[in-house]
Amino acid sequence: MKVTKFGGSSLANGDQIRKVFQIIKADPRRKIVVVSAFGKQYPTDVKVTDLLISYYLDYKNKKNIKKIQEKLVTRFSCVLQELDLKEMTSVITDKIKNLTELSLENAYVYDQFLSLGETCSALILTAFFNKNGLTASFVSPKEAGILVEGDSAQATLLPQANQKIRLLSKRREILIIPGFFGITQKDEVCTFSRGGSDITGAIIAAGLNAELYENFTDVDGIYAANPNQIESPVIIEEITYREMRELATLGFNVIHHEALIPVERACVPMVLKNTNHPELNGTKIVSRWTIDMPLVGVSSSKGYDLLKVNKYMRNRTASVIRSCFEILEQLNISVEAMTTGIDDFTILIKHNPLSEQNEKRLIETIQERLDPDEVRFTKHLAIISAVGEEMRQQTHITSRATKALAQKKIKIETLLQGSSEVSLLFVVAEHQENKAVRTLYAEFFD
Ligand SMILES: Nc1ncnc2c1ncn2[C@@H]1O[C@H](COP(=O)(O)OP(=O)(O)O)[C@@H](O)[C@H]1O
Ligand SMILES: N[C@@H](CC(=O)OP(=O)(O)O)C(=O)O
Repeated sequence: MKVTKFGGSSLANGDQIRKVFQIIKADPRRKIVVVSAFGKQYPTDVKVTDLLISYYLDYKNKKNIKKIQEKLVTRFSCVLQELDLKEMTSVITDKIKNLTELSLENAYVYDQFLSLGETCSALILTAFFNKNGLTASFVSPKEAGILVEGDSAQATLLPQANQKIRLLSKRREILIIPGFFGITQKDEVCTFSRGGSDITGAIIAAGLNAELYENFTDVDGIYAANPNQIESPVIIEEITYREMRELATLGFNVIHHEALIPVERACVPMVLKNTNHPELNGTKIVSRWTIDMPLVGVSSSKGYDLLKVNKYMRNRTASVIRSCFEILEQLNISVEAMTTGIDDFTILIKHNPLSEQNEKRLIETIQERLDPDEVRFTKHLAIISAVGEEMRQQTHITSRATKALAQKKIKIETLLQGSSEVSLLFVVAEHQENKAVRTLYAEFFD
């Protein structure tokens, strides 16, 4: 049995939903369908999830909600008309309007607003399938057993969820499940982080030990670089879960990085395919690949700061690094990566625009408690990540990459190797991010 997830781009309008129907109809092993909220129909369009966020904010701030309600109702009515399902308009309209009956005191009210996008997609798809001859049932995340914990919009799966998820295999008809959220033990709707329908698909595929987790989107596969940075990059035929996790964490937002963990643990192979060209192979995500390539992809992410602390004979004073971590913890700053030298250490931090105040306190406290020779804080940095399992064997990759960057006059602030040994991270100035990606792509793929 296959678990098949469709992203918002595959559900943006009636035509796209018809393609989804054909894809499911074409393969009887596609028994479980996980859906996102309707996505963008054209680049300047607004995703349903983003409309729901605006709706929540207007409701919370006691603004006039009529306009945003109208936008949402129109968005759904148009699709329902295209699909010849006008009889569902009142059901969906009521669901949209009833959101304003929720108490703002509830810690998960934001999640209730957001989750409606996925719930409506699944209800509409179920009605469309049944009307067109494919027997399907709507299965809510509660009924499916997606039991989660966590604060609002930060759901994580509880291990006991798998017992109930497994029972879904007994059902004979096609099951259509809204992605992006689960249910807490206190029966509250709690969403995953943005893009989290990928996580739902992975959880269900792993829980059912599916033969394949298919993730349908709007590109022919995973490219070796973000297509928004490189024009027509090559498509990766096969990639390991570990490589994909490294790339997804830093810039390849085509798959949510948290979606890779459940399928990797359960050894469920995954494939990313295009809803608009389902006949193409797409990209397979597997435990081991068979194709020899020095690198599989180059990704990047901006918005990092680097803290450099220099203290003579640091390596003889065990407490220096510990004290620095304590200060970071007190200021609620989490560490992305670090390097150490005899007299110094460097810590990479995700920049938080809301805590500029913390930066000042961080430097002052380090000066007070660590008595360093020098403390430097460099802002506006980007991480460029070059990823490939072959990196473990091929030492020349580092020298090729640094040489290529130097030739283009790109200054490497710091160079880190992920402890997974499948990634090399180059920290560069933010304004050199795209140039650095283009340079490494040209070196290894052109
Ligand atoms: N390396 C990559 N390969 C393919 N697509 C990528 C990559 N990096 C970023 N993307 C972007 O991811 C998009 C698909 O993800 P997303 O918009 O979340 O789709 P969906 O709505 O189907 O979930 C692509 O249209 C592309 O712009
Ligand atoms: N609709 C949610 C969840 C999701 O996964 O969407 P998509 O599959 O379109 O990235 C979001 O926009 O975050």
